[in-house]
Amino acid sequence: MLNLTLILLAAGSSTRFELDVKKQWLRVGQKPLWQFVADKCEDTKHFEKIIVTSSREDIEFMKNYSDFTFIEGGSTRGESLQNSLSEVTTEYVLVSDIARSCINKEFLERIISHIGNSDCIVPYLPINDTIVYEDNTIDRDKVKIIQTPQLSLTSALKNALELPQEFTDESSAIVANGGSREFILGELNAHKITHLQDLKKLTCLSPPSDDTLSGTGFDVHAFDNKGNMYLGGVKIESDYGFKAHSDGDVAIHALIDALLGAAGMGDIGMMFPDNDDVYKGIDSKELLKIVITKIYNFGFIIINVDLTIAAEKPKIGNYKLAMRKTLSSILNIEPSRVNIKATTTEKLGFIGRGEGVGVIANANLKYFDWTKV
Ligand SMILES: Nc1ccn([C@@H]2O[C@H](COP(=O)(O)OP(=O)(O)OP(=O)(O)O)[C@@H](O)[C@H]2O)c(=O)n1
Ligand SMILES: C[C@](O)(CO)[C@H](O)COP(=O)(O)O
Repeated sequence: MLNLTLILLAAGSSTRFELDVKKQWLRVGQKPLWQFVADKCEDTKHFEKIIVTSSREDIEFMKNYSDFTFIEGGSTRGESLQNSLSEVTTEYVLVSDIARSCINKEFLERIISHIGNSDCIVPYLPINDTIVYEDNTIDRDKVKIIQTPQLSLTSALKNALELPQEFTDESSAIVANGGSREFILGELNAHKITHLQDLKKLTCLSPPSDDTLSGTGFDVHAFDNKGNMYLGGVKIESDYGFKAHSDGDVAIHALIDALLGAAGMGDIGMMFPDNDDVYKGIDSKELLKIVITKIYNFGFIIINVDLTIAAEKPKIGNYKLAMRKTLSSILNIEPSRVNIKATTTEKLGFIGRGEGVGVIANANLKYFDWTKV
């Protein structure tokens, strides 16, 4: 093992990718893209430590997948790098964009073989097309396309990042700070996924697994003798509501747990703690919207959901269609894929005594199939 740390930058927001899914969460087989890259790098056994830089929204979910060191990124690539560098104690550091997803062992080893030659080892591709800069054709032999991974002397990179400017790669910062850089030939494999079409240029990525992921959710709320009643996102005609920290929409709460269960994302209490004042009296549809954004961002699609509302009262029949429509528009699926069932408990138990309502929900998800876009 070398005196070397790997930083994989994965805290970006994928704005230019223009899909609901963030590119780092596309699945390669079962694995999210970021884990696919990190595992490949770990297999080389060259790194004392592997740091994955992730955004505040993603970091807890990433920790469910593996025990790499996860560091919260910042609002720019440079800030994300700086946050991670503070955890680096090795003499050298290799930094790569997670979006350069097809880097392989041979490429890493070729870069590493130059260790110590310069403050920064930088892969590049030459340009084979005519280059025009503001109406002037310029000498393309003087232009380079810069790639990652870049191998830096840690102290040189840390010092360079103290400069007040923002740099788009490590080598530019080091050179601006008076350091040295060695260019080595890059690889087409190291092409960066920026736009959707970039996926077509990469041949190392196998399609996502076709598995269906299923989750269940269960919730109960007791009646309150005051307040409004909401169920399945719909206001129910009633002169009482539910006891709850939020608006008490027990059907949405069960649905959220089913969705989080299918996605492997924990449960509603972890995401929206019931001692947090932010969620006091909140419309549960707003909580569902937050969950749905995460579900799509993290690379899932929703196949269908099915809810069973166990209630002696109120009677649900007249509200089923409105619930289907309301929930399907938040879930962004067809109303036919949102099923609402109601049952009594034959006067048995707390539901039968009319003390409250219980809901069981089921949700089925699949991975977003990026090969079909
Ligand atoms: N605040 C940021 C911004 C970017 N990156 C990472 O830097 C790499 C290069 O960035 P880019 O390809 O631009 O990714 P995004 O920032 O996600 O894309 P976009 O600019 O389209 O939003 C990516 O691996 C990205 O995850 C990061 O760690 N922290
Ligand atoms: C670091 C980099 O990949 C080198 O080409 C590039 O500068 C990243 O730019 P982005 O705009 O953050 O994708």
